[in-house]
Amino acid sequence: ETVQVREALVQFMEKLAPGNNPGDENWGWNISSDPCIDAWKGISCDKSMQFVKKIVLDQLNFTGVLDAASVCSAKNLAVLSLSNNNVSGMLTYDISNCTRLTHLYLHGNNFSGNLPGSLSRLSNLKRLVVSDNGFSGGIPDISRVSGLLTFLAQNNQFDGVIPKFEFSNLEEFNVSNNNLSGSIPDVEGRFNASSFLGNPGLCGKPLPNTCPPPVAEKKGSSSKMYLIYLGYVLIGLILVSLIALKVIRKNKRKEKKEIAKKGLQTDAMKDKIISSTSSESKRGGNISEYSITSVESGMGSSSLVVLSSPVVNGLKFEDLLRSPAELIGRGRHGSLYKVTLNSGVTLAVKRIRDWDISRDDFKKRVHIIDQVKHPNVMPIIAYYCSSQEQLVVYEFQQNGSLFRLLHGSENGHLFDWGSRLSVTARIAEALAFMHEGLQGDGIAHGNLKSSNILLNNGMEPCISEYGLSVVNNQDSSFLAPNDSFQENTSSPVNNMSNAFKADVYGLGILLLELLTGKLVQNNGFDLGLWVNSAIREEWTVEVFDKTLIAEGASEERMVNLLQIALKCINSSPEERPSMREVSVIINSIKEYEEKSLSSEA
Ligand SMILES: Nc1ncnc2c1ncn2[C@@H]1O[C@H](COP(=O)(O)OP(=O)(O)OP(=O)(O)O)[C@@H](O)[C@H]1O
Repeated sequence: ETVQVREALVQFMEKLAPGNNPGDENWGWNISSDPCIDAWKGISCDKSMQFVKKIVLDQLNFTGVLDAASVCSAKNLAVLSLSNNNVSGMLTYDISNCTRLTHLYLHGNNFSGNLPGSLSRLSNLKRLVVSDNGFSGGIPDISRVSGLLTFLAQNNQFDGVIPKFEFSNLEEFNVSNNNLSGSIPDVEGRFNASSFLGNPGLCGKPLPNTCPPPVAEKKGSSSKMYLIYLGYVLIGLILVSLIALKVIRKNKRKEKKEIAKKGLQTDAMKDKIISSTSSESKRGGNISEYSITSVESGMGSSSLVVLSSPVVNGLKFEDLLRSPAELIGRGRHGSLYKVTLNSGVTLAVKRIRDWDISRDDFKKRVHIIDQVKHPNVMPIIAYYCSSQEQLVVYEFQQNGSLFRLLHGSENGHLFDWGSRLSVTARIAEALAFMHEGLQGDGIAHGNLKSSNILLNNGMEPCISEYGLSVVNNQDSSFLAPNDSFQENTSSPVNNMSNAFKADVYGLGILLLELLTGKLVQNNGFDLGLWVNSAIREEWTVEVFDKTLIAEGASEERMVNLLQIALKCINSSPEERPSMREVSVIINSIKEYEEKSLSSEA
């Protein structure tokens, strides 16, 4: 194996067995020897003794974490087995870099967090065993892995429904003793109850408890009964709406009085929600508005759905309303509030504006997005939706956004060329990953820009608000001046792929922003148009940010990045590269940069 692979494997071992000395004679894991020729413990190689094929380290009392990114540097790895140790932490998305993996055995450890959706990219996987751990969240949909023979996930804390599996191909399947719910899919007679027991919310064959009939079937059998019930429901709704309207008016009057008395002390968040509730009521009133109102009057509500997040376990809508909230900004698609909970946890609550999406579609969309996780994409930790109001909750990121880093008081001075390049490489990779995972559902980011790229505690870029807006024809920020979106919207397929190509356009503009240090739009100035015209006039070097020139950034690499940016903002969406293509090119520019730095050194 190459030096890089040896180094990565040693790092993997150091993280797996902190405090041990894996380089000692018995183990042999050190970079001055070869894992195949010098037979590192637990490693088996191919016949030519060139590539690591198996790593089997069972029952060795390891107490560290699994560094998937490092171990997957061994590109030919087919078997990874760490069963019956004390390994903790998460199985990260990088596991999908082990593209040749056929067997992954992680049972009998202390793993926690979600199983990454990226497992669905391991197309060669045959046996996946994650039983007897502390995994939680939904089981990802890995039905794309058509050759899967074993899926054992018993004795964890998985919740949600059982996703699609190709049961006809599976030899072993067990999800017993979790918190799964809903009806069991058709297992085609291949598995018995023992594969599903110990999930109080599961029902249907092969378990003995049948599932309750769907709500629709419960309604009266005769159409007459149905009409009578409908009448009652309508009267009930009208009454509820009238009461809600009265309560809201009263509250508003009281509130106005208080504001007049004390000045504007109420926090922005409550203010917003109260006013939205009353404006919604004016538009017609419905049950969910009533649920907001009932929160206001302290009756409680369960409308906030918390997805997987240890930070805000059990968070309620009331908690959000009661906590101090600060309006951070008002964008085109809504407002953002910083909410500080009693526990000290700070959240970013996005209140989406004017999105014509039904409740069911919104919920479905959020849950689909939640299935595809990437460390550089901010996970939605909770959401709330009524028919006209959508709130989405993220962790608040204290380090601000890429926009602030570039255009804030330091004016990009703290953001050197190397960091800009690696940030773009990460963003492009993350977007390519999301596009691949969500292609089938047609969910692109929809609003890619530097204020939606936040910096986490480790100053890693995190893409926020993925999938929270749908590109429309009027959305000029995503369309080049002569863009052909308008013509293409007649075809839904085109529309979908255009949404992904609109993200590519957004990334192109982001690259230009990083290269030039200029604002995208400013008093009639348009960055894309300006760069294009500067290049036509052959002023290429003049477009680059002066701070990059001053630090001596490689002109060649800046031009390479500029070229890919221009491809991304091609006025015709079909001519733009795919996000994966962009990611590959940026990565190669980055590698080139790193090589040239090390050779200079
Ligand atoms: N999770 C977060 N943590 C910290 N700051 C955030 C977070 N999410 C967004 N912000 C910042 O809050 C501000 C307002 O965000 P918001 O999303 O409302 O506006 P926007 O991105 O400018 O517009 P748009 O509505 O088009 O997305 C921006 O400066 C953004 O960088």
